[in-house]
Amino acid sequence: MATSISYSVVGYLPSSSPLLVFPDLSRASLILFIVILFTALRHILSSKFHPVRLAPSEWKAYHWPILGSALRFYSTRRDMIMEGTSVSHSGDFGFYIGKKHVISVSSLAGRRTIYENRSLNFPAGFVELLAGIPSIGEPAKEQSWHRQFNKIMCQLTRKEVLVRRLPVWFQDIQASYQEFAMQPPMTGFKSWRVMNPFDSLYLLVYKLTIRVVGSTDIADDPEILRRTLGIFDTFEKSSSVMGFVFPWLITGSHITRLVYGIRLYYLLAGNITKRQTGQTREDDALQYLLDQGSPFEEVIKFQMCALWAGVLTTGTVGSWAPVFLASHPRWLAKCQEEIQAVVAKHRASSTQGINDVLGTLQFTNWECDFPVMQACLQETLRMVIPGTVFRKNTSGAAIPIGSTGQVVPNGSFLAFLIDHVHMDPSFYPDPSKFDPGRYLDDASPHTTEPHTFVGFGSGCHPCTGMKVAKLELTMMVVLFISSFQFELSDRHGAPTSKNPPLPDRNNHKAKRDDKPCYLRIRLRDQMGCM
Ligand code: HEM
Repeated sequence: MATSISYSVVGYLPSSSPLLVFPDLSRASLILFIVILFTALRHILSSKFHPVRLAPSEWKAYHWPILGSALRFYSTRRDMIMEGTSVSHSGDFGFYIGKKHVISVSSLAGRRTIYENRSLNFPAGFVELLAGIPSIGEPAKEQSWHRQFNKIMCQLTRKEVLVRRLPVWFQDIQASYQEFAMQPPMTGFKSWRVMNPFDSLYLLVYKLTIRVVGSTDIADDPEILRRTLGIFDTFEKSSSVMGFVFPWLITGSHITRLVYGIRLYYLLAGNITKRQTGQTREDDALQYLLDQGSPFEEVIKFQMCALWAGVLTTGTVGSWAPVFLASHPRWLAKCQEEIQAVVAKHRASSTQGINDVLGTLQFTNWECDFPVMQACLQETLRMVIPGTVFRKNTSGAAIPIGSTGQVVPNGSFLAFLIDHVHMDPSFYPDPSKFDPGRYLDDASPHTTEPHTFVGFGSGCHPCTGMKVAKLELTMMVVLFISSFQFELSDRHGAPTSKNPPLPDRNNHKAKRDDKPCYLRIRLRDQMGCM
């Protein structure tokens, strides 16, 4: 029976068919031959036109079995990307992190794709490659939470809400500065006090941010404020390469993250329950979420995400800005001139001190009247925030990288190192120099191409906390200058001209500096000139 069927198949073949040379071929071997032929053809065709083949070519210099390039990617990421970029002919190249296929882009087409293509998934890229925590669910679920999160952020950062926050921020800043001024004087430098901006100013920025996205109870309680910030710090510092590559692997840092994540969860949860069961109402983000009827889990998730998004970056810029100004007297003098001009314009009576006048400024004054200060903050940001932007293609189809003929295959990640623009001398001549003048000149080279300043994101994912960050930083640094004379010093108050080392550009994101850095400060005469 088997033989008759096999001969009936052979009967359909042309007489020149090679199969006829072997008339004793069984049905099984004939089928096997056809299957092999079909598979080989399919393989040749599919690999030739497979999206991975159309992706930028793979760079394997640091590739290890199973790990891919993870070791280098999570240790000296900037150096690795710069090296890969320099050897790739288009500036774009692919590599693997474990099983994840990543494409690093540096070309203008790549930059436009990562910042402008709405089909790329923002949260998936961030969660799987930057945060190193397992994805919370399917891409659609993640994206829907992301949309919801940004909707709440937009409500909380509306102009009329921020107008209500201004006086409270002003009081917070003044109270902190009074505390700085009350530190014991330094032996040998009796008129000076010493402070570490990476500690004191960082904590202040955290408090101001909590006022916008968290709860008044935490902002008003110095003990909980410090505790929650400490938990963030520990959480941030406990990530490991293995945790990124094998999210399911239980490592020591995983456990630390888990423990600290749980501690933060319970602290926030306790705070929410207190508000829900108590009689008090506050004008804050927590009250807004509860009044909206947001479920308990969503309130916690929002607060944790918002703090993560905002605290590290704003704290880092806020701590570094006075340090840069202390070591760049020309720019400090320009900021002082600007403040004096604003104060002169708004002074209602000769008995008003500088800070009294600043206390009367409106939202738009803080937003628009300090361009020099904002240029200094923008330059600080460019110089102290390193990192890489990620997106994942979860669209179900390959996404073209402009008109290069290359694509981001479905399931692959796109990575953009911000140093490709922020440290590129053709956009920022002498990029290691602190030069806020770049932003005050309309013809500056970085204005010639899109997405060359990406410090607050760009294109379809701008930072939703940008308005908050700019406002709180402007207010904080303006008041620092108007309240104190300040200089770089050692911890005993002796002046120094030694600048603290800049953050390592291989860092994955903003990082609170552990290295001590000191400023000596002295209260200014509020009625005199700065
Ligand atoms: C100096 C301070 C800040 C800097 C430098 C900064 C920087 C950035 C950058 C670069 C992005 C885009 C990331 C990307 O393209 O992958 C971003 C997004 C975001 N930032 Fe900020 N940020 C700051 C402050 C804040 C604050 C204070 C908040 C909240 C209170 C915040 C909330 C967010 C959120 C929610 C997103 C996501 C936007 C989206 O989903 O499209 N940021 N930020």
